[in-house]
Amino acid sequence: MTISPCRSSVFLDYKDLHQLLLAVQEKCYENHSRQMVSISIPIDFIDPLVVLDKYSQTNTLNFYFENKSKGEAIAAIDAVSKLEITSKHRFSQTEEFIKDCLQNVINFGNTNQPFAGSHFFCSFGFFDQHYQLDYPFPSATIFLPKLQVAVKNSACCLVVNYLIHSRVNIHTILRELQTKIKNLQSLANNSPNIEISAAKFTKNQINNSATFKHSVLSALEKIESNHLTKIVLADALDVRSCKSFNLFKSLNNLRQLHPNCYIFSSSNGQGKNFIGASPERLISIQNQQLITDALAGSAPRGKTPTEDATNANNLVNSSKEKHEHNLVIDFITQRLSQLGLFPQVLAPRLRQLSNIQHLWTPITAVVPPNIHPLKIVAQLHPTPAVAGAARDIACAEIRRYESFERGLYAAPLGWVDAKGNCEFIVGIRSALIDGDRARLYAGAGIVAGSDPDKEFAEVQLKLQALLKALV
Ligand SMILES: C=C(O[C@H]1C=CC=C(C(=O)O)[C@@H]1O)C(=O)O
Repeated sequence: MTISPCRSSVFLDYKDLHQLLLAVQEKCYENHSRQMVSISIPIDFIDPLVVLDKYSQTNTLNFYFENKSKGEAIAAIDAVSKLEITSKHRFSQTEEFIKDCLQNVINFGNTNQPFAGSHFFCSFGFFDQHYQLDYPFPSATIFLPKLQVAVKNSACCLVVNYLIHSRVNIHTILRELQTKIKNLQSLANNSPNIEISAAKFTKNQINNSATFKHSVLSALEKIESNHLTKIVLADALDVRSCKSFNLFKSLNNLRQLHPNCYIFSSSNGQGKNFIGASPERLISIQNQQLITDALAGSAPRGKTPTEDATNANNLVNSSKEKHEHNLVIDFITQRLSQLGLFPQVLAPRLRQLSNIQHLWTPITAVVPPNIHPLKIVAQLHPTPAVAGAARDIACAEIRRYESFERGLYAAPLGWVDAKGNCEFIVGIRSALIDGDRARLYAGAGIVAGSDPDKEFAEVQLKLQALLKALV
C-alpha cells in the first residue's frame, strides 16, 4: 500500500503503525478477541471548537471543554466505546468501566505530549436518578471518543481510537486516518461557522419571582429551626427562539463573554446538548496534584471601578457570605480527609467574572495512585456550593422546592485519562438546548441572613449572562 505524505506525516510513522495494527489483528484472530488501539499524533494548531462544529453529528456523542486560563480546549467526537447509566452507583460503575477499557488499550505515538492517550469523557446527573422520566440524558454518560482534538497553549494533539478485531481492514483504517489528518489540517485557519444575526425569542421563567422568594423564606424558616444550615435553590428559564439555537455560536459567545469560566458542551447523541460557562472546578488532577475550589458567596460586579471595589469589599467582609463560603471549605476538607488525603487550604481570594464575583478558596492535596479520580468525584459531589448542609437534608428539600428536574445542572462534567489526570467542573450556569428551545439554570445559596430579593436578583443576574450568550 502506498501512502502519500501529508503535512503531518513527519509526526506519524505509518510503517510502524501498519505493523503494529497487523500484529494486533493477528492476536485478535488467535484469541478471538478485540483490542483498542489509541493513536496520538501531534498536529498543527486547530481550534477544537471548529472540530466540534465540523465533525459533530446529532446522532453521536460529542463533548467540548475549554479552560482558557490554562490555554486548554478539547473536542471529543463520537464514541468507540460508551456506557450510559441510569441507576445508582454511577460513579463506581464509571470507574469500573474506565478501568476495564484501559486494560484493553494499546497506545501508539508519544503519550507524553499533553492530552495524548485515551481520555474518557463523562457527564453526570445531579441526583443519581432523575425524577423526570423523559429527561433526555441518563444519570451518567461515559465514552471513549473515536476522535479527539485537544490544544494546550499552541500545541495540538490528535487522538484516534480504533477497535481492532479480525474483521476490520487495516489498510482501510490507515487510509481513513490519513484522510482524517489531511481534512483536519485543512481546518487550521478556520473559525466556527457563526451567523451574526440575532434571533427573536420568548422567555418563560419556571417560577415567578414570588414563588422563588417564597421558597427562600420557607428555607430560611427551616434554617432558623436548625433543620439545615444551607440550601442552594435554583431556578430555570425557558427560552424559545424563532430558529434553532446554533451550538457553536453559543459556545463561541460563552468563551468570549466568560473568559474566566470553563466552557462546556455535552451531547446525548439524540440532538440535545447541555452547555454552559461555569466558574467552579470540582477537581483537577495533574501528576497526582489535586486542586479543588470552594466557591460560594457572591456579589455583582460594579459598573465603575469604585462600585466594583465596594462590592468586593462588602463581599469579603460579610459574615453571612463568609459563613456560606466556609461551609463549603469545611465540607471539602472533611470529605478529602475521609479518603485519607491531606487537604491544604490555600489563602482565600476573589473570583471575578464578567458579571459577578465570588469568594474563592482553592484547596490542594496529593492523590496516591490507588485513589481513582472518580472516587474523589463521588466523595465530593454535591458540595454545599450546589446542594447545602447537611447534604442529604438539603438534597431532599431541593427536590421539594424545585419544580423542575435538575438533570445535569450543578453536576460533575469532565474527563479522565489513563494516568489518573482529570478535570471535572460543576455544571452550573448551564442550559439544555433542544432545537429552538433552551432551558437555562442557575441557583443561589441560602443561609441565615439571606435576603429573598437579593437571592432572586443573583439568580437573574446569572441567567441573563447565560441568555446573552445563547441568543
Ligand atoms: C449554584 C450556583 O452557584 C454557586 C456557586 C458559586 C456561588 C454561589 C452563591 O453565592 O450562591 C453558589 O453557591 C449557580 O450559579 O447556579
